[in-house]
Amino acid sequence: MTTAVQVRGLRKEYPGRVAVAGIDLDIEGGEIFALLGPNGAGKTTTVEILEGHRRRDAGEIQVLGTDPAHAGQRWRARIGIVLQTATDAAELTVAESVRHFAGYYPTPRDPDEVIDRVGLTARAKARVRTLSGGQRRRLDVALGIVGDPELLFLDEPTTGFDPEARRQFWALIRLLAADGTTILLTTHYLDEAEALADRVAVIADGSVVAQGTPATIGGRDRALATVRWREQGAVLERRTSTPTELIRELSRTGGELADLIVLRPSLEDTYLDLIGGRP
Ligand SMILES: Nc1ncnc2c1ncn2[C@@H]1O[C@H](COP(=O)(O)OP(=O)(O)OP(=O)(O)O)[C@@H](O)[C@H]1O
Repeated sequence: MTTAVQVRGLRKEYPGRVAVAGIDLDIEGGEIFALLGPNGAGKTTTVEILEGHRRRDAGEIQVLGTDPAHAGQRWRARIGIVLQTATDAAELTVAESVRHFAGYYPTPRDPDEVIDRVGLTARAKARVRTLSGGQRRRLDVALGIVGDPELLFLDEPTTGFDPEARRQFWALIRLLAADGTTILLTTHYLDEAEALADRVAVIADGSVVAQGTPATIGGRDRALATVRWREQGAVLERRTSTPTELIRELSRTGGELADLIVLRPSLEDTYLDLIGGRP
């Protein structure tokens, strides 16, 4: 497998503020990688540097084998960017916008197929200004993928989506990844990171505080489980590393345990622990 993104010792300072304080990252080709972290952690700065839109102060970076600070048009055509800001060609129709963007790339995808993939076929002839917020985000995604990018940057892609649209969007991202597109996702939705990402990195105060799969990051897989049940009207709970053993023990003494559940820390619990105490 090839490395799509390699970052070593990345630093970026704004006047009076270190935004990125020495970050290392490796993103493999075909992987969905999520960058998590609180507001102001340095995610956008990092991503903008990787996109070639911002200068760094120090560090080594390779994105698709090229340093973004010295990359040209040909490299740019190999990446796709879906920004937080909505598209602003409000008087064009959806189909016109996507076709127009396709014209910027040497080997674009078929615009109609892209519109279909993002679920906008029924609105293809609608003017952009008449789209709902969620539909506009889908158009943003269409514009990000019409160039058939090898690497796609997605910044908060599902903000404003209804639950059904989110699920459809996740299915689209999985399809893109299955086609071999590498995806760098920035999100504040931990369930989204859990549903989509092969690996996640948590950034706080400009540094990576943990990196791993959603299931194992921060020792999540080794964390104690909570066994909770009801006895004579009272809710009882115990934290244990061996929940099966505990349940076996409990069930020996009587019949069915009422309202029995085994809880493990969610990705959100682990994330909050990892960034705990930070602003
Ligand atoms: N152009 C800029 N000039 C000065 N300071 C900046 C600039 N851009 C960002 N910062 C500061 O750098 C820090 C990191 O910001 P950044 O936007 O990278 O964080 P983020 O993790 O993307 O946050 P969010 O989740 O809110 O988007 C913040 O303290 C921010 O105020």
